[in-house]
Amino acid sequence: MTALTRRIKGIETEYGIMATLPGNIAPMTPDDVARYMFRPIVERYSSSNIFLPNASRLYLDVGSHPEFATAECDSISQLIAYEKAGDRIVSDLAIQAEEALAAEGKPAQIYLFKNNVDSQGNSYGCHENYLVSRTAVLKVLGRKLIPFLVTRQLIAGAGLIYRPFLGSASSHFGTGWCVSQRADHVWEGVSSATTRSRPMINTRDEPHADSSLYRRLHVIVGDSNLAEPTIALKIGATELVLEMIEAGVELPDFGLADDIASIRQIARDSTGSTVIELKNGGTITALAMQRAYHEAAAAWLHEREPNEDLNKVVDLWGRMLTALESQDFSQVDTEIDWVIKRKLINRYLEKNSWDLDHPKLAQIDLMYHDIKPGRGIFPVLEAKGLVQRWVSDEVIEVAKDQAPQTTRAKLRGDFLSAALEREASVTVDWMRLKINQPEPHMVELGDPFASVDSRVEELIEYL
Ligand SMILES: Nc1ncnc2c1ncn2[C@@H]1O[C@H](COP(=O)(O)OP(=O)(O)OP(=O)(O)O)[C@@H](O)[C@H]1O
Ligand SMILES: [Mg+2]
Repeated sequence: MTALTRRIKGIETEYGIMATLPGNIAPMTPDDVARYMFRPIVERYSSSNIFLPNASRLYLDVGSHPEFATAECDSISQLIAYEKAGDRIVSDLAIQAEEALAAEGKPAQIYLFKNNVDSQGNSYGCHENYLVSRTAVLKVLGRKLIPFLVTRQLIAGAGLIYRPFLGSASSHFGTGWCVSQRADHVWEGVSSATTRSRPMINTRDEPHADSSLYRRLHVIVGDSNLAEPTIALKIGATELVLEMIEAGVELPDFGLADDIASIRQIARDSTGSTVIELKNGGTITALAMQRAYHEAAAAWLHEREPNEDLNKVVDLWGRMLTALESQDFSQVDTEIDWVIKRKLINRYLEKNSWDLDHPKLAQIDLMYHDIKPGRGIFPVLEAKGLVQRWVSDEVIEVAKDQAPQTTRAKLRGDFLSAALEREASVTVDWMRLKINQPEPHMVELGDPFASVDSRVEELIEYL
């Protein structure tokens, strides 16, 4: 198999939602709040499951977690811009809903949390999608990727103060710092299930592309990230490992004896020194495993075509591993989510001599993920320049309205913008663009790499 060095990818983010109201006003359930948020969408599109002119999908799934799925991107910087545009789009909806509620005499504060667990221990996801060749067998590819994903939390986790809760399978660990939010919420390595027994990689065969050529690798074990460099590292390191697997680069046999036991233990050890038992009888520490992947990726970088994003990814990856080894995080404490958050929490711990299970710390942990500008801790840190950026505000603002120009998303964006302008009745999904009236016309886009298609031009003319 040849390595795909230009790869279609997308990120889906589910947000936690909550509203607070003055004591004399009846509280609102997350369901109520979500419906309020989506009112302008439903008014405009007659649906709460839509594609925006920037070619991304915005919808309200069961369980009242608003979700934004980025349009198809083909570079890391571009993908970050669309993920961040999604944060701003849903945040704008929440602010609009606050205004509408205030006008009705309900001065609510609406919170959108870009995290992966609520206070009851329910988990919602951040899914990564990577295009792979049809010749790849998802189960085989997945199994090769699992050891990397189990240890990836060390470099890309969002961090969490874990507290035992009723029914948690991890209660025996007790209260403690975790590098990842999602590690406790996966139950197997590779399978086609999504909720009942949530895997790290979902193998449901839904390529959203010509199924004779492509598959879509659906990674659902990752944390939602806030810091742009952490998103870059999560996606970039994964792509490099994928490329090496595709290219047949010789990687050590890291098949784990117990994926799930390992992912839970590694989450609780921010030194990376957790010893992992391998299927072949050997052992290795989580950090040593990441080092092996990083070294291989650094070498692979010289063989594949040059890529500025990936150069920066490999540099950050190396610095993060050195930080884990030395336990001096000063070289990465403005770039890696869990490090940024733990530094903040440690400052409170020291100042107030609290224990880790102090309720105020739980609140700080949560408020870190509040995405509202000027209120959420992360947005405030970022606005103060205390967190590094990967893309500019200008690029993110453009991404709110305009589709990625280098992939199939451009065709969808052009079509949807034209339809909105002409108030035409259309239906789209990842693969299809359809005019409903007067006569139905449909174009199927099997090639997610193609940003030019004369059939779409004709379809737009017909509008
Ligand atoms: N061919 C492709 N290869 C890789 N990623 C793709 C491809 N086509 C679309 N994507 C990306 O996959 C994601 C699909 O998001 P969506 O929320 O619709 O996921 P789903 O898994 O199809 O459905 P659901 O979340 O409803 O279960 C988007 O981010 C999109 O950009
Ligand atoms: Mg989705």
